[in-house]
Amino acid sequence: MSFPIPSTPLALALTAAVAVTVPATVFNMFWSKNKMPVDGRLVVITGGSQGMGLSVAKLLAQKGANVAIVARDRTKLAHALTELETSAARPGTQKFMFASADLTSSAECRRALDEIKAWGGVPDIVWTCAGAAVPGYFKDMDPDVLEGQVKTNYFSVMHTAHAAINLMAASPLPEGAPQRHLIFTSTVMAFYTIAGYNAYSPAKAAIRTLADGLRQECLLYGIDVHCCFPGTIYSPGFEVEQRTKPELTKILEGSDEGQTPDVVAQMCVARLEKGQTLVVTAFLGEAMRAGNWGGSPRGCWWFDTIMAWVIAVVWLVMGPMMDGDVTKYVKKHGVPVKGAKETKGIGGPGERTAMFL
Ligand SMILES: NC(=O)C1=CN([C@@H]2O[C@H](COP(=O)(O)OP(=O)(O)OC[C@H]3O[C@@H](n4cnc5c(N)ncnc54)[C@H](OP(=O)(O)O)[C@@H]3O)[C@@H](O)[C@H]2O)C=CC1
Ligand SMILES: CCCCCCCCCCCCCCCC(=O)[C@@H](N)CO
Repeated sequence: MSFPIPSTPLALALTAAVAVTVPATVFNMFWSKNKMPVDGRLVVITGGSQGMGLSVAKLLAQKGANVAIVARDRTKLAHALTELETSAARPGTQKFMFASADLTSSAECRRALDEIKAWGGVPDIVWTCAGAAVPGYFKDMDPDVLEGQVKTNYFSVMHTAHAAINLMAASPLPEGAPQRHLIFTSTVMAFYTIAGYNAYSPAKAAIRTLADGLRQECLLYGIDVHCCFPGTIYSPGFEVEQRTKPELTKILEGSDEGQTPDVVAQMCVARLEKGQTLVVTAFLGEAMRAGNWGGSPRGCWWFDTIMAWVIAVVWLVMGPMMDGDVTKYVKKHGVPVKGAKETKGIGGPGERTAMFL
């Protein structure tokens, strides 16, 4: 039996590249070190009283973390706390608390984090999940709602990050201690957004830019910065947004299958443990991220690069198709009128998945 021996410089270079990257990728898939251990560490989760935030809090409690959750409504927080206690890996030895605060205010953010510090010390991980979408046509939205969306979705993250970084940087970890982490939650619509989310998506896209910039600055303070990009999450917040969501928006998001809060939490945590920076939770997110890498750190560089090339071509078809949905809608139903009742039941997440796959 004889093996073909590569003889030209290009064939040699390609063979060497494959010989190095394939085993490295396989090794990284199965045996890489956990880059975000949480056992015995203090984790703060904003928006931890329900939906994705609560699922993340429960999952990290199962992995041995001490967890503090922050949101406004004390009744929901108190209920969530009992769920955390029953999720603990070692009940009785892990600590859980909640702080009630409106995180759109910088003073409230600082107060909540100071309360947490007094209770359990400087947090090792701060993960922002607080946020909410008010869908609707931009043209018809009240300017107060437009501003409110920026406050809820961007200011809350900006102020939490500012307070958290100041706490962490003021008490550096000893040499060799596991890294600290700052984790934001954006949405796939930071990569490509659709009609009906124009009050929400720009604020969520700003979070991605904040994560990119802070990732670099936080190299100074020993904090790893990450940003998660879930698609539709079947959460209590999603049920609320469905009530006012334009039917056109439901059609446009029909390619998204959606995930439960628990699945979103599992996907994010698994990928954060691998050390990923821009974290997606499903294939749709993978595809949408591929068109938007810019200068952000890649996960698997060769896969992400090939995906970026493929998706650049896919968009040539997909972009006009999405716009075509809008023109088809207006031909059939006319321009949506503010306050008028729309035709129901013609779209929604998952509706178009069969075609998309
Ligand atoms: N649901 C979806 O389809 C998607 C959601 N996302 C994002 O993921 C994250 C989680 O979403 P989801 O699971 O739907 O969450 P929910 O809407 O179900 O819950 C939101 C949480 O944030 C808290 N919160 C909201 N506003 C504030 C505030 N001003 N100060 C403090 N806490 C606040 C809420 O508590 P309280 O009201 O008591 O303050 C609650 O705990 C959000 O950032 C969301 O934008 C991303 C992609 C898709
Ligand atoms: C090359 C790839 C083609 C992709 C086609 C594009 C399809 C657009 C899907 C948009 C999905 C929106 C989910 C947003 C969830 C969210 O953030 C809100 N529910 C807020 O709570």
